[in-house]
Amino acid sequence: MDIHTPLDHLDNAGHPDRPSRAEAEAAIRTLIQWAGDDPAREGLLDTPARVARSYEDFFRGYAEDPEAILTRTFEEIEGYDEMVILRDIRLESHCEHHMVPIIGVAHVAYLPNRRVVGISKLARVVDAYAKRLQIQEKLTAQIANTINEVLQPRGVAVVIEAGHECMSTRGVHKTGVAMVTSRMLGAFRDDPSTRREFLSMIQGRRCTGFES
Ligand SMILES: Nc1nc2c(ncn2[C@@H]2O[C@H](COP(=O)(O)OP(=O)(O)OP(=O)(O)O)[C@@H](O)[C@H]2O)c(=O)[nH]1
Ligand SMILES: [Zn+2]
Repeated sequence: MDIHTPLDHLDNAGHPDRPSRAEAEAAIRTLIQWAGDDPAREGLLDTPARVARSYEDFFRGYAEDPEAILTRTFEEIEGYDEMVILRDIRLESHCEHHMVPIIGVAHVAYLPNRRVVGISKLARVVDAYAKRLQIQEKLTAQIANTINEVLQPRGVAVVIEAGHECMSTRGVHKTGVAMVTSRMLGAFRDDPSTRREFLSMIQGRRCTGFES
């Protein structure tokens, strides 16, 4: 059965080095065998195909253009020029060191400069970068930099609070640890009262995005 998924259109075309789906599934069979199980046993027969489909979900950000997401903007309504904050955006990513989940929340704010953007687009930009292999610092900076470059607002702030499963389910095995990263640009960086206002709006909130 031919199942079409978001990355199918990229299969080799445009990314000539991208392995085929059959090669990806063969690699997963190798990993199952390496882990100590038998990829030919009934319960595992469909697993390589399922894992490949899961990867297309986990890593769909490679097929997205974060800048294009922000190109549709609206004229500022009635001169609204105050801070816009999108708080507690659920964040699902994978760490580039161990390829296991990073789960948390992102808070994104900007100070409009004549034009505003549909709020879902900010969450889409978070996903476009999160659905890749990441480290949290780079993810935080990429989101802020893209909003800054495309919207050219008076300021951008991005804070991410997340748990890294590479720290909880393997390695050092510490649970309940949140990594907090931030990137402040424009007025959020230069004006202490703007930064304070933003931080007070996101402060004291329970970080609900992760359990690890
Ligand atoms: N700065 C940063 N480090 C991360 C992030 N995600 C995972 N790490 C860390 O990346 C490091 C990789 O360290 P290595 O020593 O190369 O790998 P490792 O032997 O698996 O390390 P342990 O996790 O300590 O077992 C670990 O300390 C992870 O905790 C991230 O988003 N940012
Ligand atoms: Zn990791």
